[in-house]
Amino acid sequence: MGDGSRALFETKGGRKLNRIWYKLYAFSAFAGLCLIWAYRATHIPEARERGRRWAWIGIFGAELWFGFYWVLTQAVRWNPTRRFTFKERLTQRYQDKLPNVDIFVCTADPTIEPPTMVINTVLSVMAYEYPTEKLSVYLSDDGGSELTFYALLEASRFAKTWLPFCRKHKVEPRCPATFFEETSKDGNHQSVDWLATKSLYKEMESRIDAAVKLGKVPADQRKQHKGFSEWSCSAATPRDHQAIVQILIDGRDQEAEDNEGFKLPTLVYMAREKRPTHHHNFKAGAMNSLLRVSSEISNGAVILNVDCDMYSNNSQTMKDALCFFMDEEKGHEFAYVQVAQTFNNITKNDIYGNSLRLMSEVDFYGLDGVGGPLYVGSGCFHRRESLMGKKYDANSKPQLELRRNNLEANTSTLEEKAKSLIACRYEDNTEWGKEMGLKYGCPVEDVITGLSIQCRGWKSIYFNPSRMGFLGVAPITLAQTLIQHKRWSEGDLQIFCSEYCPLIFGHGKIKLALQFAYSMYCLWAPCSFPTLYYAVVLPVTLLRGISLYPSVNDIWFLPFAYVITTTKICSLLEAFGAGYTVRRWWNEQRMWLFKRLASYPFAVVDTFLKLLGASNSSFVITAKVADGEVAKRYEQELMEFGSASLMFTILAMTAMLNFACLIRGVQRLVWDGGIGLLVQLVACATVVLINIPVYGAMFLRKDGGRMPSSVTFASVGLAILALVIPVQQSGV
Ligand SMILES: O=c1ccn([C@@H]2O[C@H](COP(=O)(O)OP(=O)(O)O[C@H]3O[C@H](CO)[C@@H](O)[C@H](O)[C@H]3O)[C@@H](O)[C@H]2O)c(=O)[nH]1
Ligand SMILES: [Mn+2]
Repeated sequence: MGDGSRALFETKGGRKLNRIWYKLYAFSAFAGLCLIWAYRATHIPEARERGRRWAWIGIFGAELWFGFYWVLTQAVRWNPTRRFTFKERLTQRYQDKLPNVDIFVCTADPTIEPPTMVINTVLSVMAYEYPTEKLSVYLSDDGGSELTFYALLEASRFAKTWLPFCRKHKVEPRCPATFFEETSKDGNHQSVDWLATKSLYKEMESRIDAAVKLGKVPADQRKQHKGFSEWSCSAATPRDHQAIVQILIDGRDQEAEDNEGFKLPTLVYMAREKRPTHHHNFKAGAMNSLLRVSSEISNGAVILNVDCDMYSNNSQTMKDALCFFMDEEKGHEFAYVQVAQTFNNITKNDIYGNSLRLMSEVDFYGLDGVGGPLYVGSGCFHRRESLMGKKYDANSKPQLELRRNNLEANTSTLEEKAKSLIACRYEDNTEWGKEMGLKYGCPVEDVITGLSIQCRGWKSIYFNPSRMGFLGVAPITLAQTLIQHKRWSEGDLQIFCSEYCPLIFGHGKIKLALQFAYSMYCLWAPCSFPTLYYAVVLPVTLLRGISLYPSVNDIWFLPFAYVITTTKICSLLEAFGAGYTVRRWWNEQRMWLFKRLASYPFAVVDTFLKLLGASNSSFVITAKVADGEVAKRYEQELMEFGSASLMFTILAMTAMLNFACLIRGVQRLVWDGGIGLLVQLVACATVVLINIPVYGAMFLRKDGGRMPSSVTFASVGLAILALVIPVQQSGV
């Protein structure tokens, strides 16, 4: 790290002892894996045992796959790397030389992303502890909604009180809704100032909510800003309207001051032109429009991008991120700093596994050790030039650009110029979406963009501060979770099948371990098939008495037992290290099973359809609100089924099938002493235990979240069918 006292950040590896233990496990488990494969290859049943032979080959395939996949997962476990910043050094050295930072917030739908939530995020990032004249906040509204515009206008007024309040009282978090909710519980904060600011906030909130309820902005409000004229054309819809750019606060303006006379950050509303004839490329399209509009107005050298539901929870994060970019020795190597993503609506045992905590507490540290984390869409600071397609140049160590352009043009000229940059046709025959900006055509625009940046030679940084940098909203129903994971796993698989396949495209450009790590995510979806095999074929073999594993007293039993137990113990220890309870770990295991059974198969199918040109990938936006009953059940950690869907049918069917086969398996054990089937019996019993909430939803629950009866009937039918099919005694 060079001269330790000058560096703006430091890097630490994992604990030595832990790493030795880990390597011991990894080597021995790998040896075990090889033995398992050897056993499978040398014990293939003869051709006359036809059924068993095929079942054997299938399970061999599944074990080959998971063995290979396990090897990939090692890439993020060998070299965990943590980063720590020295913010005082940054402020001492660069006080006046800090760069402009542009902050992009994306929203797309005022009904599932309520305007009050959106402006809370906006206010939280306006209030960063950073020279406000250097901050510009841009809101992209793909919903093209005047309600969102109105909310932003209200926020621009409230900011005049909120920013000084935050400064004076060192408020954390600077998201007003959360701050007032948290501080209302304890009496300490409730000063006169607090009460006044809170009531100002509450009044604003109720005005916005009332407008949302009404579905339109009241006439008296509309009169107060010229921007509303953009919505005077009644034919406009979210999918069909002209470009809108409204600079609500122009930082160059002398009067852009808060109540205490300090400068306010620039604040811009943007809705790119939308026409039904033009594909808008979802969030990637919005981000690229933001890149152009902001380059015209403030042209910050660093860009922070957040989803509209992910507020800043730590007013220092901006400075943390700059410690990496501004470090004299290493700073020029980094394209982006991905801050850990965390969520503020996770329940105690995280029933849907949506905290992704193991990713942020294990995987991403490991990624940082092998070249840098993925870009995961929100809470990420980018160097503008690398996002614009620049290649890394080891020989130049440019200072981050400090200047803001466009000091001359007046506000309305700027707005008109900016509008021309977000017309539908603007990107035709350009490199936008290809070599410039975020990439198009992939449901995980973030991951593929990050990968291509890393392949241009840049490194990235993972930063996980003890006070979380950002807090977002995680899906709160099973269906939403499965759909979100379908989008992610489909996008990742598309990357793997595209010219950007990390194993091929990344070759020679990024480290082998990083290629493996990317592949680990890209291959989430294909894991569904071997899992389906375990969950469907294995119980059927149990039912039919077809033995597929060595018996307990066979020496070959040992590698199976060793690999399975040590791997599960390791996973438990990892989870404990990340602060999990056993129950939470168990819930996460369940969600892995559910995702692999009911979400990833659809991702695989859609990827193939897309490869064949038969379908276009879509972007199903996750709802950030839920009706009262659903929210209540989420709080109680009751799994939400509720509506009939193919996804739930698959889950119910595997649950019932395993249940039926387990009964037969136990019968067999008791009556025939079929010890040769013990491993299958244990596997089947585990699946049944994991599925307890599914049985509950089918047979016990009465609330609105129970399994629809059509799904229950279908799955019970299947189970009965499985039980009455004549049992063929073979190969025990
Ligand atoms: O046409 C669209 C669709 C979405 N969005 C915005 O994209 C963000 C993410 O959408 P969300 O439905 O919340 O998806 P998540 O699965 O929570 O998002 C994760 O995964 C996405 C890729 O699949 C990334 O784009 C996100 O940044 C990342 O947080 C939200 O702010 C949306 O408003 C748009 O701006 N335009
Ligand atoms: Mn989201």
